[in-house]
Amino acid sequence: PVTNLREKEVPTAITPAVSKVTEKIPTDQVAQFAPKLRRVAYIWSPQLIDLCNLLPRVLHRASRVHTLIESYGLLTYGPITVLPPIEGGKEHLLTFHSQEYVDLLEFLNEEEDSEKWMEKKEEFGISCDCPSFPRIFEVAKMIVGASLTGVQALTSKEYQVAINWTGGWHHSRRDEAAGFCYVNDIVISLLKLTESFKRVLYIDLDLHHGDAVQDAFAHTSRIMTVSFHKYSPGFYPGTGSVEDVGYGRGRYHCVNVPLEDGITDVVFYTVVKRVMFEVQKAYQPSAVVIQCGADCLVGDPMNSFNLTLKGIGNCVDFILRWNLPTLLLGGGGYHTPNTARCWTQLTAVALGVRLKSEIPDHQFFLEYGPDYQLEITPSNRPDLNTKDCLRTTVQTVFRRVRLVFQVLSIGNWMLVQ
Ligand SMILES: O=C(/C=C/c1ccccc1NC(=O)c1ccccc1Oc1ccccc1)NO
Ligand SMILES: [Zn+2]
Repeated sequence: PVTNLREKEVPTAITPAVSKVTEKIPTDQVAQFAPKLRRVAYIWSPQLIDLCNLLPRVLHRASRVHTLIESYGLLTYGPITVLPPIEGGKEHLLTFHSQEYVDLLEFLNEEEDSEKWMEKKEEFGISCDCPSFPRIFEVAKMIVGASLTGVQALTSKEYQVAINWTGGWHHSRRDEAAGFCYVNDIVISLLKLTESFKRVLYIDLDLHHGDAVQDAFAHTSRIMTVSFHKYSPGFYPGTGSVEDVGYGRGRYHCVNVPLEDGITDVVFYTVVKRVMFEVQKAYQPSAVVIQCGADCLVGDPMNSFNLTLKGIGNCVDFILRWNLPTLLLGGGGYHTPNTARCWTQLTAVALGVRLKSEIPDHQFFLEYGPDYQLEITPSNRPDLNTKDCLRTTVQTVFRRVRLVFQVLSIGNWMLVQ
């Protein structure tokens, strides 16, 4: 039994009300009442956690995230299945990354020095932002293997949601590490998904623009990328203006929603819901990938957005209610306890259950002080997003997204002719 649910809040997916209803009406009608029970695949193994704990910019974050999720009893709750990651190999990395870059990561794994590779490191982005570290290549393969295991879970049709909180590295380029991202598990997963799904939608909720994922698919309409992020002079990576719409066949299949500091749960959710409603109507995706970077939360050292678990949770819940095969990935998140809180909450959202506020006792309990609560409180910093600015941005996005619908319908029309 899930030990840490609020007593009265039985999981919404199987509330007693539904069981009462089924007693009274003939079985063939029950389907319309029973809310869709979502089967969720949670990708995990001890090795995955041990390796991802080594990532220099998020040291030991992987174990905090997993242990908190486990402490709430979510991994023994009905419709979730824990799947160990397949062994990622060079061939998986090479579906996106260059041979030379992959060879460099393999060389760096053993941390031997050699003149040849030393000056190349800089050229491939292995520098202060993305320092080299022991077992870097094993970590890269494992992260990609985990995200691909999530993809496999969805294409098997046995699961509606797949979760890999060690993935979501959206800045990594074909032949360059960037913004703490060493391999782009997202691009590799999206490529795999397009083998089974006609139109795949990528949504990036991280504080930073999902630049490398957008650029990888800027020329195709097979994948539509939508990114909500802070966009202001000098803020990394500096791309993602609303004018950034993609090229050629991919034109209008890149959507960027630039935002300012201080955005709150209600404003963020309103913008995401309205934009994603239009995108879903126009593009009609058959599968979705969501990067859930937690550096958009209040309390993150980035100190930019003013979001709590409620804001990002409502956004993910809105998209999951489309009942499309959906892959949830991690990403940024430099306040480790808050990142663990966030992805625990999102795991519960995927399962349709509510969690009690008290952090359960567990190995890292003391790191959740001084309140030891699941929820985080917003700050009273000003929201620099003015109503006019947001309205203009959203209207501009609407106009472009509706063009996607026209492209799609012309495409269908030509198919019919
Ligand atoms: O989160 C990201 C990228 C972050 C980033 C990219 C390029 C340069 C700096 C970046 N991050 C930071 O400055 C940053 C800001 C707040 C807290 C930790 C941050 O990183 C770290 C993390 C650990 C150690 C040093 C720096 N993308 O989603
Ligand atoms: Zn980020």
